Amino acid sequence: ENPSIKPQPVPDVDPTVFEMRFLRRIRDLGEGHFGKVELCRYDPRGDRTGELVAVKSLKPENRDEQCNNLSSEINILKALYHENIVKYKGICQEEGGQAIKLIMEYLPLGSLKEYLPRNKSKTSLSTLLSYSIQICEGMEYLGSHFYIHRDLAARNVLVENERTVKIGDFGLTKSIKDNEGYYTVKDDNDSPVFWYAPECLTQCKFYLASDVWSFGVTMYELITYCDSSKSPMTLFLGMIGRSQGQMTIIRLVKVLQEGRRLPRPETCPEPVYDLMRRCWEQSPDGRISFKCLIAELSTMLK
Ligand SMILES: C=Cc1cc(F)c(CN2CC[C@](CC#N)(n3cc(C(N)=O)c(NC(=O)OC)n3)[C@H](F)C2)cc1O
Repeated sequence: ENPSIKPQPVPDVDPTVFEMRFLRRIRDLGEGHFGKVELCRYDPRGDRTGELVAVKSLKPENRDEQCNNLSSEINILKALYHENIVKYKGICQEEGGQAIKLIMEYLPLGSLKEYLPRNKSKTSLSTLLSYSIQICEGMEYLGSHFYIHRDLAARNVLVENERTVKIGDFGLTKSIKDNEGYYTVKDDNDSPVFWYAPECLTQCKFYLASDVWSFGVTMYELITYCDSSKSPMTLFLGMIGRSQGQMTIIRLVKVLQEGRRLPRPETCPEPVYDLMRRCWEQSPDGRISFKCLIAELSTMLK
């Protein structure tokens, strides 16, 4: 062939490395205790043809104490490949490697908390059961890699399209590979206590079965279309009285120990509520597994 046209070696650019100078912030998607998630456009050509991404970063004041947590979250998400888990896209090092950002795929329909109230009329019970199965599939995959999520709730489940949901945030996820099957909960500030199992509240121990409890509460949210007037927090505060601070946890532990649970939503069929109750057994050993939940929910869907 023509010797003058030599194939130029293409510099092998690592697609998981995002340059700060091309990352354009559009708006906030969410706020956490130690950081935020922003909608950004990665636009190297500078002509707004770049792709939209979701970017998690730490607040400057929390960087030192929290950077290990964000690095750990990055390493966990990077290694997860499942259709019901949000896709890792890469990282962005800012200010010469001092701070790091996690780049994920952007799902514009947002979380179930935003989506369900707005799409109640077109979301049937069987669709809700399908979402429940998908969350369990993602959670079973996570557990098979010895990770506990510790923050499973409707606000952390994203809608890809009206048929598909994904677990979207892993900010509290921890490995239980080395421990004896549980993680000792340390940071109890703004913990989602109304999604927490009794052992998390009383012994600060978080098991895989503790995620099953949180799934039950998440399923309760789904069946009520995330109606805030019936949210787990509203109903539990109704049970324990609007106490404050540490009294809240003590009173919550008491009503749970008495066997009280979130009530059956009126639109919820008995068999579905029975499944939720099996996620809320007092002892972690007594709870149903994600594997069994998938089987039982799939049977209901037929
Ligand atoms: C630093 C810690 C930290 C900071 C935070 F802001 C949050 C809370 N945040 C979690 C990510 C979030 C909900 C989920 N899942 N989300 C992701 C997407 C996406 N990938 O597209 C998206 N999309 C969307 O809203 O489209 C309209 N929302 C939403 F940002 C809340 C948790 C944290 O641990």
